[in-house]
Amino acid sequence: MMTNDTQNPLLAVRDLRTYFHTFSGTVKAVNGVSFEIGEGEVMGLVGESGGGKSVVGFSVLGLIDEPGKIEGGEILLDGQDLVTAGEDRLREVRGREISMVFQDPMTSLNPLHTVGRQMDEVLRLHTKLDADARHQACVEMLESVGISQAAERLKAFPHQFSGGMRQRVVIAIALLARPRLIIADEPTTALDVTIQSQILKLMRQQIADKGASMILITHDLAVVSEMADHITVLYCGNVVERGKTRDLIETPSHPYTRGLIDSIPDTAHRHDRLMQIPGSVPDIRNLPKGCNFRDRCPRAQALCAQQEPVLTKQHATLWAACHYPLKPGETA
Ligand SMILES: Nc1ncnc2c1ncn2[C@@H]1O[C@H](COP(=O)(O)OP(=O)(O)OP(=O)(O)O)[C@@H](O)[C@H]1O
Repeated sequence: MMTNDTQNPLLAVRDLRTYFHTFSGTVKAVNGVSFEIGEGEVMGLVGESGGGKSVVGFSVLGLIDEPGKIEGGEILLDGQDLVTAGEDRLREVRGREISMVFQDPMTSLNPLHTVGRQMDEVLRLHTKLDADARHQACVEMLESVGISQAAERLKAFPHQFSGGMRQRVVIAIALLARPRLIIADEPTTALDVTIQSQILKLMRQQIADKGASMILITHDLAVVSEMADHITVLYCGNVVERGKTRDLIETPSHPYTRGLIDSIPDTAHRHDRLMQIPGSVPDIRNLPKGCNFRDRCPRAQALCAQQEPVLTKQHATLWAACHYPLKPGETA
């Protein structure tokens, strides 16, 4: 189902289903997820732990391993399906067209090699630049992510950088091959608050400068509300709401989105209460019939236990899967 306004999106994910076949049952981690991202857009993928955010990211990167499998759907990059692409094509896509930034910078960095060597490697693989030009490009990239004395720092090993500086290095590496899409999975969660906002600003600015798009995966709605053009909210492997950031934050239509917003400290202050969504995420191996959120939902009625809601157009740019969505002005 096409539910965004984007014409010729850079990435279109359609009805993606990624399951893990475990001894204790099939985990339908992603179960019919669709979204689109246009050139230069930032899309926030949010929701509580276990919603399927990371599995969406890994699916797009072609990095789902046993016992996981993409069971259905399409991941179209410029119209070309990555689900059916071979490993060679996927390897080419990773690094050149899509790069990734993870929560722990050491996941992406090799502790045994200097930062310069790791940056040079990317350019050797993906460009035809000679050694001098590659060195120059590495210095410039490191400077552009706010690391001074870049030529010197290229000779240092990852452990010689602080956590925040290491994440800057990872961002520099992610940008080097001039990817069209960056998938950032909780990129600042491990960093302290001041550094978090510096890194987020840096990512936003770098993405704008280089004309790249980004999927920003986070449980933190406050972070995406500052960074993203669009937001997609996942719950139990399904999209429960999506739309433009401003519409979704100011007048959400799904009670789950409302709950997430009320859990942001600042917003809660405005509402004069700090609400946590009651209850916990159900076991996705054993989901109840009907709406997955109904046991935690203040608006649930009999229908919610009988029939699964489907994504439907709501007010403004919002689409939500809810039988009793909030209208603008309603707060609970
Ligand atoms: N290798 C695996 N084997 C079995 N189940 C898995 C595997 N990887 C992920 N899952 C399951 O898939 C579901 C979605 O996980 P995912 O990590 O995508 O959630 P998330 O929204 O990113 O949460 P978090 O913020 O905790 O990372 C979870 O129930 C998780 O247990």
